[in-house]
Amino acid sequence: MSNEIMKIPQATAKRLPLYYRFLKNLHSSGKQRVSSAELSEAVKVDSATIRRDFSYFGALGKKGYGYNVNYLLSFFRKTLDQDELTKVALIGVGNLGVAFLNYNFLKNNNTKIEVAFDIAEDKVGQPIGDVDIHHMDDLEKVILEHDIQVAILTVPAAVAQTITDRLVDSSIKGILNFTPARLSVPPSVRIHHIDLAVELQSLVYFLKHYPTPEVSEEE
Ligand SMILES: NC(=O)c1ccc[n+]([C@@H]2O[C@H](COP(=O)([O-])OP(=O)(O)OC[C@H]3O[C@@H](n4cnc5c(N)ncnc54)[C@H](O)[C@@H]3O)[C@@H](O)[C@H]2O)c1
Repeated sequence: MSNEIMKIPQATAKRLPLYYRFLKNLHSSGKQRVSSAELSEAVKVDSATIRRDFSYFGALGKKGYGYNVNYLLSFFRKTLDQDELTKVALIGVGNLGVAFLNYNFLKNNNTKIEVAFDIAEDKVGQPIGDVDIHHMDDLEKVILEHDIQVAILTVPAAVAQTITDRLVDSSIKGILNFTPARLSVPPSVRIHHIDLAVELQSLVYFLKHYPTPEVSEEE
Protein backbone atom coordinates (compact mmCIF):
# COMPACT_ATOMS: atom_id res chain seq x y z
CA MET A 1 0.00 0.00 0.00
CA SER A 2 1.22 3.49 -0.73
CA ASN A 3 2.21 5.91 2.02
CA GLU A 4 -0.61 8.25 1.06
CA ILE A 5 -3.24 5.77 2.17
CA MET A 6 -1.57 5.40 5.58
CA LYS A 7 -2.21 9.03 6.47
CA ILE A 8 -5.95 8.99 5.92
CA PRO A 9 -8.37 7.61 8.54
CA GLN A 10 -9.02 3.87 8.30
CA ALA A 11 -12.77 4.39 7.85
CA THR A 12 -12.00 6.57 4.80
CA ALA A 13 -9.45 4.08 3.46
CA LYS A 14 -12.06 1.31 3.64
CA ARG A 15 -14.40 3.31 1.40
CA LEU A 16 -11.80 3.92 -1.32
CA PRO A 17 -12.42 0.69 -3.25
CA LEU A 18 -16.16 1.51 -3.22
CA TYR A 19 -15.57 4.98 -4.69
CA TYR A 20 -13.07 3.58 -7.15
CA ARG A 21 -15.45 0.98 -8.56
CA PHE A 22 -18.23 3.52 -9.04
CA LEU A 23 -15.93 6.10 -10.65
CA LYS A 24 -14.59 3.48 -13.06
CA ASN A 25 -18.12 2.75 -14.21
CA LEU A 26 -18.81 6.49 -14.59
CA HIS A 27 -15.63 6.90 -16.59
CA SER A 28 -16.51 4.00 -18.93
CA SER A 29 -19.88 5.60 -19.58
CA GLY A 30 -18.10 8.80 -20.65
CA LYS A 31 -19.03 10.96 -17.68
CA GLN A 32 -16.51 13.73 -16.86
CA ARG A 33 -17.78 15.05 -13.57
CA VAL A 34 -19.84 13.90 -10.66
CA SER A 35 -21.45 15.65 -7.72
CA SER A 36 -21.16 14.43 -4.14
CA ALA A 37 -24.96 13.97 -4.15
CA GLU A 38 -24.74 11.60 -7.15
CA LEU A 39 -21.88 9.71 -5.55
CA SER A 40 -23.77 9.55 -2.29
CA GLU A 41 -26.83 8.03 -3.95
CA ALA A 42 -24.72 5.45 -5.81
CA VAL A 43 -22.43 4.26 -3.02
CA LYS A 44 -24.89 4.85 -0.17
CA VAL A 45 -22.56 7.00 1.90
CA ASP A 46 -23.89 10.41 3.01
CA SER A 47 -22.54 13.35 1.04
CA ALA A 48 -20.97 15.08 4.06
CA THR A 49 -18.84 11.97 4.66
CA ILE A 50 -17.91 11.86 0.96
CA ARG A 51 -16.85 15.52 1.01
CA ARG A 52 -14.77 14.93 4.12
CA ASP A 53 -13.20 11.76 2.64
CA PHE A 54 -12.34 13.56 -0.59
CA SER A 55 -10.83 16.50 1.26
CA TYR A 56 -8.16 14.09 2.59
CA PHE A 57 -7.16 13.38 -1.01
CA GLY A 58 -6.90 17.07 -1.83
CA ALA A 59 -9.88 16.66 -4.17
CA LEU A 60 -11.98 19.72 -3.50
CA GLY A 61 -15.15 19.70 -5.53
CA LYS A 62 -16.39 23.00 -6.86
CA LYS A 63 -19.91 24.18 -6.01
CA GLY A 64 -22.17 23.56 -8.97
CA TYR A 65 -19.48 21.59 -10.78
CA GLY A 66 -18.72 18.58 -8.62
CA TYR A 67 -15.62 16.43 -8.92
CA ASN A 68 -13.52 15.73 -11.95
CA VAL A 69 -13.91 12.01 -12.66
CA ASN A 70 -10.54 11.62 -14.44
CA TYR A 71 -8.65 13.30 -11.63
CA LEU A 72 -10.30 11.18 -8.95
CA LEU A 73 -9.82 8.00 -10.93
CA SER A 74 -6.11 8.52 -11.46
CA PHE A 75 -5.72 9.45 -7.79
CA PHE A 76 -7.52 6.29 -6.63
CA ARG A 77 -5.63 4.11 -9.07
CA LYS A 78 -2.35 5.38 -7.64
CA THR A 79 -3.45 5.26 -4.01
CA LEU A 80 -4.95 1.80 -4.26
CA ASP A 81 -1.93 0.53 -6.19
CA GLN A 82 -4.23 -0.43 -9.03
CA ASP A 83 -1.34 -0.34 -11.47
CA GLU A 84 0.29 -3.14 -9.51
CA LEU A 85 -1.09 -6.65 -9.45
CA THR A 86 -1.43 -8.14 -5.97
CA LYS A 87 -1.14 -11.90 -6.15
CA VAL A 88 -3.28 -13.89 -3.79
CA ALA A 89 -3.18 -17.51 -2.61
CA LEU A 90 -6.37 -19.32 -1.68
CA ILE A 91 -6.03 -22.01 0.99
CA GLY A 92 -8.85 -24.56 1.12
CA VAL A 93 -10.65 -25.41 -2.12
CA GLY A 94 -14.02 -26.41 -0.63
CA ASN A 95 -17.49 -24.85 -1.03
CA LEU A 96 -16.36 -21.32 -0.26
CA GLY A 97 -12.94 -21.61 -1.92
CA VAL A 98 -14.37 -22.87 -5.21
CA ALA A 99 -16.88 -19.99 -5.24
CA PHE A 100 -14.02 -17.48 -4.91
CA LEU A 101 -12.02 -19.21 -7.63
CA ASN A 102 -14.98 -19.00 -9.96
CA TYR A 103 -15.42 -15.30 -9.25
CA ASN A 104 -13.19 -13.10 -11.36
CA PHE A 105 -11.64 -10.58 -8.93
CA LEU A 106 -9.73 -8.92 -11.74
CA LYS A 107 -12.98 -7.58 -13.15
CA ASN A 108 -13.14 -4.98 -10.38
CA ASN A 109 -9.61 -4.46 -9.19
CA ASN A 110 -6.07 -5.61 -9.47
CA THR A 111 -6.02 -8.58 -7.15
CA LYS A 112 -5.81 -12.04 -8.60
CA ILE A 113 -5.99 -15.47 -7.06
CA GLU A 114 -2.81 -16.83 -8.55
CA VAL A 115 -2.54 -20.20 -6.81
CA ALA A 116 -4.66 -22.41 -4.55
CA PHE A 117 -3.84 -25.12 -2.00
CA ASP A 118 -5.60 -28.10 -0.47
CA ILE A 119 -4.75 -31.48 1.02
CA ALA A 120 -7.48 -33.52 -0.71
CA GLU A 121 -5.91 -35.81 -3.30
CA ASP A 122 -8.87 -35.42 -5.67
CA LYS A 123 -8.44 -31.62 -5.73
CA VAL A 124 -4.66 -31.26 -6.00
CA GLY A 125 -3.58 -31.06 -9.65
CA GLN A 126 -7.11 -30.28 -10.92
CA PRO A 127 -7.04 -26.60 -11.96
CA ILE A 128 -10.13 -24.40 -11.61
CA GLY A 129 -10.13 -21.89 -14.46
CA ASP A 130 -6.49 -20.86 -14.82
CA VAL A 131 -5.64 -21.48 -11.16
CA ASP A 132 -3.55 -24.54 -10.27
CA ILE A 133 -4.37 -26.40 -7.05
CA HIS A 134 -1.18 -27.33 -5.20
CA HIS A 135 -0.66 -29.62 -2.24
CA MET A 136 -0.08 -27.97 1.14
CA ASP A 137 3.30 -29.70 1.29
CA ASP A 138 4.46 -27.21 -1.37
CA LEU A 139 3.00 -24.09 0.32
CA GLU A 140 6.24 -22.24 1.13
CA LYS A 141 7.91 -23.15 -2.17
CA VAL A 142 4.97 -22.05 -4.38
CA ILE A 143 4.37 -18.83 -2.41
CA LEU A 144 7.99 -17.86 -2.92
CA GLU A 145 8.01 -18.81 -6.63
CA HIS A 146 4.88 -16.77 -7.38
CA ASP A 147 5.70 -13.84 -5.11
CA ILE A 148 2.39 -14.13 -3.26
CA GLN A 149 1.63 -11.35 -0.74
CA VAL A 150 -1.90 -12.11 0.42
CA ALA A 151 -3.72 -15.30 1.44
CA ILE A 152 -7.42 -16.12 1.72
CA LEU A 153 -8.22 -18.76 4.32
CA THR A 154 -11.19 -21.02 3.53
CA VAL A 155 -10.13 -24.11 5.49
CA PRO A 156 -11.77 -25.78 8.52
CA ALA A 157 -11.30 -23.62 11.64
CA ALA A 158 -9.33 -26.38 13.42
CA VAL A 159 -6.37 -26.09 11.02
CA ALA A 160 -6.48 -22.32 10.51
CA GLN A 161 -3.86 -21.30 13.13
CA THR A 162 -1.31 -23.89 12.02
CA ILE A 163 -1.66 -22.74 8.42
CA THR A 164 -1.50 -19.10 9.52
CA ASP A 165 1.81 -19.76 11.30
CA ARG A 166 3.23 -21.22 8.08
CA LEU A 167 1.98 -18.23 6.07
CA VAL A 168 3.54 -15.83 8.57
CA ASP A 169 6.87 -17.62 8.24
CA SER A 170 6.70 -17.22 4.47
CA SER A 171 6.42 -13.84 2.73
CA ILE A 172 2.68 -13.28 3.33
CA LYS A 173 1.78 -9.71 4.40
CA GLY A 174 -1.99 -9.98 4.69
CA ILE A 175 -4.58 -12.65 5.46
CA LEU A 176 -8.29 -12.57 4.73
CA ASN A 177 -9.73 -15.05 7.21
CA PHE A 178 -13.12 -16.60 6.41
CA THR A 179 -12.87 -19.26 9.11
CA PRO A 180 -14.57 -18.68 12.49
CA ALA A 181 -11.17 -19.12 14.23
CA ARG A 182 -9.68 -16.00 15.85
CA LEU A 183 -6.11 -16.06 14.64
CA SER A 184 -2.92 -14.70 16.16
CA VAL A 185 -0.40 -13.02 13.89
CA PRO A 186 2.59 -10.77 14.60
CA PRO A 187 2.14 -7.01 14.06
CA SER A 188 3.99 -7.23 10.74
CA VAL A 189 1.08 -9.19 9.23
CA ARG A 190 -2.36 -7.70 8.74
CA ILE A 191 -5.39 -9.92 9.20
CA HIS A 192 -9.01 -9.19 8.32
CA HIS A 193 -11.79 -11.46 9.55
CA ILE A 194 -14.96 -11.92 7.54
CA ASP A 195 -17.83 -13.69 9.23
CA LEU A 196 -21.20 -13.77 7.48
CA ALA A 197 -23.01 -14.96 10.62
CA VAL A 198 -21.73 -11.97 12.61
CA GLU A 199 -22.61 -9.56 9.79
CA LEU A 200 -26.12 -11.01 9.54
CA GLN A 201 -26.63 -10.79 13.29
CA SER A 202 -25.47 -7.21 13.25
CA LEU A 203 -27.82 -6.39 10.34
CA VAL A 204 -30.78 -7.90 12.20
CA TYR A 205 -29.80 -5.97 15.35
CA PHE A 206 -29.70 -2.68 13.44
CA LEU A 207 -33.04 -3.41 11.76
CA LYS A 208 -34.60 -3.95 15.18
CA HIS A 209 -33.00 -1.07 17.06
CA TYR A 210 -32.48 1.56 14.36
CA PRO A 211 -35.59 1.44 12.17
CA THR A 212 -34.39 4.42 10.11
CA PRO A 213 -31.35 3.30 8.12
CA GLU A 214 -28.08 4.90 9.20
CA VAL A 215 -26.61 6.24 5.95
CA SER A 216 -23.21 7.25 7.27
CA GLU A 217 -20.62 4.50 7.47
CA GLU A 218 -18.35 6.57 9.69
CA GLU A 219 -16.84 4.44 12.48
N1 LIG B 1 -16.85 -16.33 6.77
C1 LIG B 1 -18.01 -16.77 6.37
O1 LIG B 1 -18.92 -16.02 6.21
C2 LIG B 1 -18.14 -18.25 6.12
C3 LIG B 1 -19.22 -18.79 5.47
C4 LIG B 1 -19.22 -20.15 5.24
C5 LIG B 1 -18.16 -20.91 5.71
N2 LIG B 1 -17.15 -20.34 6.38
C6 LIG B 1 -15.97 -21.04 6.88
O2 LIG B 1 -15.09 -21.20 5.78
C7 LIG B 1 -14.37 -22.41 5.91
C8 LIG B 1 -14.58 -23.25 4.67
O3 LIG B 1 -15.96 -23.60 4.54
P1 LIG B 1 -16.42 -24.57 3.38
O4 LIG B 1 -17.88 -24.69 3.46
O5 LIG B 1 -15.81 -24.14 2.09
O6 LIG B 1 -15.74 -25.94 3.88
P2 LIG B 1 -15.34 -27.21 3.01
O7 LIG B 1 -15.27 -28.35 3.95
O8 LIG B 1 -16.24 -27.32 1.81
O9 LIG B 1 -13.88 -26.85 2.48
C9 LIG B 1 -12.72 -26.89 3.25
C10 LIG B 1 -11.56 -27.26 2.35
O10 LIG B 1 -10.35 -27.18 3.11
C11 LIG B 1 -9.56 -28.31 2.81
N3 LIG B 1 -8.64 -28.57 3.91
C12 LIG B 1 -8.86 -29.25 5.06
N4 LIG B 1 -7.75 -29.26 5.83
C13 LIG B 1 -6.82 -28.57 5.14
C14 LIG B 1 -5.45 -28.23 5.41
N5 LIG B 1 -4.84 -28.60 6.53
N6 LIG B 1 -4.79 -27.52 4.48
C15 LIG B 1 -5.39 -27.12 3.33
N7 LIG B 1 -6.67 -27.41 3.02
C16 LIG B 1 -7.37 -28.12 3.93
C17 LIG B 1 -10.55 -29.43 2.57
O11 LIG B 1 -9.97 -30.48 1.80
C18 LIG B 1 -11.64 -28.69 1.80
O12 LIG B 1 -11.41 -28.68 0.41
C19 LIG B 1 -14.84 -23.03 7.21
O13 LIG B 1 -13.95 -22.68 8.24
C20 LIG B 1 -16.20 -22.42 7.43
O14 LIG B 1 -16.56 -22.36 8.80
C21 LIG B 1 -17.11 -19.03 6.57
